[in-house]
Amino acid sequence: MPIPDSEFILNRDGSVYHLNLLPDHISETILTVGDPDRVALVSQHFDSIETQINKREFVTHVGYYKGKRIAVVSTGIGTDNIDIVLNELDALVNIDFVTREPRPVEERITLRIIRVGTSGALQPDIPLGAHLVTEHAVGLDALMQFYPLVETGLEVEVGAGIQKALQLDYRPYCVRGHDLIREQIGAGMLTGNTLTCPGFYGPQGRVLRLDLRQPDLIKQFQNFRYESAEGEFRLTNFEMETAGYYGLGRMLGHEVVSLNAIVANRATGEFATNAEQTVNDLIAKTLDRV
Ligand SMILES: O=P(O)(O)O[C@H]1O[C@H](CO)[C@@H](O)[C@H]1O
Ligand SMILES: O=c1cc[nH]c(=O)[nH]1
Repeated sequence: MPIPDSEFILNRDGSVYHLNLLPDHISETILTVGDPDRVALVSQHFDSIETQINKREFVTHVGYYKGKRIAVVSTGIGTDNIDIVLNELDALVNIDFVTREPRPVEERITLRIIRVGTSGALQPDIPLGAHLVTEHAVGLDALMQFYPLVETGLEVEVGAGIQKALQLDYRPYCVRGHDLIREQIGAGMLTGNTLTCPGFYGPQGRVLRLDLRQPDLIKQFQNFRYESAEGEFRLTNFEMETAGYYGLGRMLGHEVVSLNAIVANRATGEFATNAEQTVNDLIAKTLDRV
């Protein structure tokens, strides 16, 4: 059955609704960045750029790096945007744009999606300037309330533990990322567990003019521990997208990894003076590993 026009939405030129891309535009290896201006910081390393397309906050450059075809796409901020980007990237390879039907299982393509983003550290031993690869992501956002994500026993228990510690009305979701791509792209980086927050200020414990409902929120994040057969689980850093990536990546069957340039440390109260350098170094390191 074709997917109705109101659900799989194509623009007049046949491109997918928000990303504005046609299936030929995309490659199987995709770097994603939050900031639209960061796309050019990635594609400046390419030997050649074949496509540049943008709509809203979604900027895409596709080109060749050392002979390999790579796309870089900006997502904007938040897991609501990750819902758009991952569903549309998947549609570009796994839905037939003519028949509007999902491709049969044996024809499905697995994308390699690598987030290159900034992040704040929660623990004092994660220094500014570090590159951290996410093993587990914990989502404080509501995206997975709407999908049948299957979590392992450990993931459910971590989420329940965080719910109790933070006295939340709901259980956060927890998703371990894809081990192979994490080990390959993240080799030599710090490995951590990333908390994905539905906001930059209150949900990350920042106080400007508004007080927090829980004044000790940051302490609760920092002190959370879960003991399992695999060892001690702690939250190392936070940002605003990774749990959405890992949840959707697992359900859609793509290899997804989140790389974090640590630009703030909430235990020491510091913000990096050379955040751009940390991000640029992470971009260069990532391109050499794809
Ligand atoms: O640097 P990016 O990739 O945007 O990632 C982080 O920075 C933004 C907040 O400043 C959020 O998107 C957060 O996840
Ligand atoms: O503290 C930080 C830094 C970058 N991005 C975030 O979401 N939080």
